[in-house]
Amino acid sequence: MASCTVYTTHSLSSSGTISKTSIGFLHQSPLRPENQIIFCKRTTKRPNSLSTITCSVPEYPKTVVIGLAADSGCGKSTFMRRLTSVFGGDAAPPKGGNPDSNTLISDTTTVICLDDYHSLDRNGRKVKGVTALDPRANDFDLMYTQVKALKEGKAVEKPIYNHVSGLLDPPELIQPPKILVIEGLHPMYDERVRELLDFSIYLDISNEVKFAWKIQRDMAERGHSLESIKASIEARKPDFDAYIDPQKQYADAVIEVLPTQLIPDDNEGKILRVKLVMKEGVKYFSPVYLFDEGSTISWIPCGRKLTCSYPGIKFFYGPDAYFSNEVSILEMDGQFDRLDELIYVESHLSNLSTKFYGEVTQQMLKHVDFPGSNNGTGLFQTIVGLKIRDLYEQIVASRAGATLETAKV
Ligand SMILES: Nc1ncnc2c1ncn2[C@@H]1O[C@H](COP(=O)(O)OP(=O)(O)OP(=O)(O)O)[C@@H](O)[C@H]1O
Ligand SMILES: O=C(CO)[C@H](O)[C@H](O)COP(=O)(O)O
Repeated sequence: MASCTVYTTHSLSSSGTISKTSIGFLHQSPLRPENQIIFCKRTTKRPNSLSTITCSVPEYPKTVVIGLAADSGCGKSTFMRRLTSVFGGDAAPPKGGNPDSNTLISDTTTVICLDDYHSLDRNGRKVKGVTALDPRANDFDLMYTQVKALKEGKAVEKPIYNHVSGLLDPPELIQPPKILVIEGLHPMYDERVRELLDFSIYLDISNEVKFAWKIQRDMAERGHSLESIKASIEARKPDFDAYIDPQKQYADAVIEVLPTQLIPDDNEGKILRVKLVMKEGVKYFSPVYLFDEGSTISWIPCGRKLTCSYPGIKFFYGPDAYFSNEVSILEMDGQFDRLDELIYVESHLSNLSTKFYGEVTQQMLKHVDFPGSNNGTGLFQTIVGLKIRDLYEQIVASRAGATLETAKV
């Protein structure tokens, strides 16, 4: 237990216990604010007076853990950039560390890439004839031990899988953050790791769209041939179907990206239909809704307040079942012509967990250059980012509240 001094103008109950609102006035201690859990001995009984209280603070750091699953090249990094931006501040690799580190650290979040738990390096996989998606190429015992340790507030020496050399590099030190995001191929594969997640997301990119994105990136940016991209997707498909795709059944939110239905037989793959599947009954998470919660709505917002060129924009909202779970679906087909007009759509969405009117639009405008900024991928990634912030804040508040209760007892 550490000690801290509390300076507070507060109201007191008749029994002299400190009220929940007083937490906001806690003096900074070496611990993070949410861990300033107080056991106060005595205090003044005069309301709204300045008082000094000496309290003991149990050292109870706890990290909120988020899992993000998707195949390679399906937008995990883009999503992470949107999420980090919601919390403010930029994410960067550990300072002075391995330049090929896959880790991204910001003030609030640390994102670790689960590729770092490959137990077989590139050559090892080749020799054994397994892909990186195969559980035999990954060390789930170590993944579990280290994510658990971080969740409990302990630093770990995490291995690094070097995507440049294809080798396993010496480990890097990871300190427990406020929010740990584990992103990669298998965050929900191992039951023990899954149990550690406070919230989980699956990016479900349909084959057609995945192919279009891969071509765009791997041909344009990495100089791969069309044939080699096709071959690599085909080679991964059986393991993807066996080990990666089934994880979506466990996800609290799924962002599904499909070809548009607004253009009959579209084969260009530029216009997307994006579905946000939100599980009902998840602690600290309540789904976003359009117009009226629980109803079924089809909405074309194009007109005086939203400029749309061909083929327009269509929204859908309604209840559904997903792997026998009750879910709410929010769907957007089409793309925005003018992102500043997104405010019109935002004003018809409820339960967004924004901190001010127009925050979704502001976030989207901040990152116009990110892929998917003019369609449902960017919109729903931003919404899920805001939901994660809200979930984190609720967990922190509930911990503080629970400890206050303990203090009263
Ligand atoms: N919403 C989107 N709309 C259009 N293209 C996208 C979108 N998201 C991602 N892409 C394309 O896919 C590529 C990969 O995106 P990103 O780097 O975010 O994925 P990733 O899952 O982190 O990939 P990897 O695991 O291979 O590093 C981008 O360069 C871009 O070409
Ligand atoms: O599916 C992947 C996740 O990003 C990679 O293909 C896997 O990590 C192997 O990496 P590399 O191809 O660099 O050896």
